Amino acid sequence: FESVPLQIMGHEKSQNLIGHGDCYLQIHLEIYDPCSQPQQGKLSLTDELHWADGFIIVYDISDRASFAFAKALLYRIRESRTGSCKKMAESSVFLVGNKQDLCHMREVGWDEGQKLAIDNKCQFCELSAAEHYQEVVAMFTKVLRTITSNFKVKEKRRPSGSKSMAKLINNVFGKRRKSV
Ligand SMILES: Nc1nc2c(ncn2[C@@H]2O[C@H](COP(=O)(O)OP(=O)(O)OP(=O)(O)O)[C@@H](O)[C@H]2O)c(=O)[nH]1
Repeated sequence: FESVPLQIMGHEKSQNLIGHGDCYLQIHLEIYDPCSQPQQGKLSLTDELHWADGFIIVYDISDRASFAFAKALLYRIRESRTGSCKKMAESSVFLVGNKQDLCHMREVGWDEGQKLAIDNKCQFCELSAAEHYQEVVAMFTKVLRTITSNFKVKEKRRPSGSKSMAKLINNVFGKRRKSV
């Protein structure tokens, strides 16, 4: 297994396998939920913006105030992306409209959620955590796949990275060892 450390919002640590066929990736997942931390300013996200590889912003489709808060969080993330925080430009952001089972009490339209996601260059879905936990699993799987593929793209883009440096050292010292 290849091991990749991952950090996402939340406050739980676990190890997961992601992949298909014979190809699986072992992931160290840290989920950190800043909204459940009473001591923090809910909108600051100052530390998280520097270390998180991904953000899942969840609102309640039957509660417009939660959508407004999600919007404020997305703006906060977006302004960090355009600012000096280089890490943010590489992180993945997902907007999730929860409580789809309460669509008879809907206050936020699906198209509003999708538009907000498009405007902020993030992915979007609606689901019901209460009635269809599989949708939550599918969403997390998608988040992890996006983040791990971001890592792979970064690796490919880095010609003088650790892998190519190891190859270089091997080429130089490997040949010498043969001739000794
Ligand atoms: N109908 C419905 N209720 C849900 C769903 N998901 C969560 N809830 C309910 O919404 C309430 C809040 O859920 P939490 O998991 O505490 O959500 P939270 O975002 O952590 O809330 P905070 O504690 O305010 O941060 C609970 O009563 C849940 O049972 C859903 O998909 N449908």
